[in-house]
Amino acid sequence: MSSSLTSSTSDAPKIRRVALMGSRAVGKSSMVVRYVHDVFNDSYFPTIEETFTKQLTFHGQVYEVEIIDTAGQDEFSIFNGRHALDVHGYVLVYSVTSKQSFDMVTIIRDKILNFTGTDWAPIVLVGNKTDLQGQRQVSREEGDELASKWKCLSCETSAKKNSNIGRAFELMLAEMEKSTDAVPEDKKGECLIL
Ligand SMILES: Nc1nc2c(ncn2[C@@H]2O[C@H](COP(=O)(O)OP(=O)(O)OP(=O)(O)O)[C@@H](O)[C@H]2O)c(=O)[nH]1
Repeated sequence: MSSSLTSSTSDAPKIRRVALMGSRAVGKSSMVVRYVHDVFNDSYFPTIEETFTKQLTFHGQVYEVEIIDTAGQDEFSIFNGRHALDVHGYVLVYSVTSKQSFDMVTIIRDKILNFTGTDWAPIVLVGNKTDLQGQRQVSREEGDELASKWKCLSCETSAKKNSNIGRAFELMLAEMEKSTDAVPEDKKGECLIL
């Protein structure tokens, strides 16, 4: 965790809600469990939906971040509108070992934008499972290229090795604050950005 996340402040916490979305078994639950409880489990238990909360300090502001760990999606999943109306941003996760899961994040983003009627949303693109280097199907460059096309931030992580997990959520806060900065002062804190 970076020092910017650990310094203290007396400000009241800002609530920020984040939805973690992506194909099945890319490691969404493992990322959030690593982030909130700092543990990793090799077993796979498919998620229905679960919400985690973590308090942290970022750029001198205390945040209470609610992370919605959604069920894995496929091209036939119906986009849950509640995730568009009720969240400030999205972490779209693929596995660097699965080209199919990389293709799926584009489908999910399209569904988000279709639902919200916007051409941009606060998204952080995350390629997980970097510890499985020998099984890579998606290069770092392909991830960077997609993120730059989407004008969003991105990183690669390993929930197993606890690599870059804190950074992924830190980038999410940065992305959300960038978009709330564009919202008039009296509207800040409301979920108007989507
Ligand atoms: N090697 C490795 N395995 C991982 C990593 N992250 C998750 N896994 C494994 O991948 C499998 C799926 O992980 P989950 O966290 O359940 O994946 P999920 O995306 O939440 O899956 P759904 O609930 O189906 O959407 C589990 O066996 C995890 O142990 C990682 O960074 N490296």
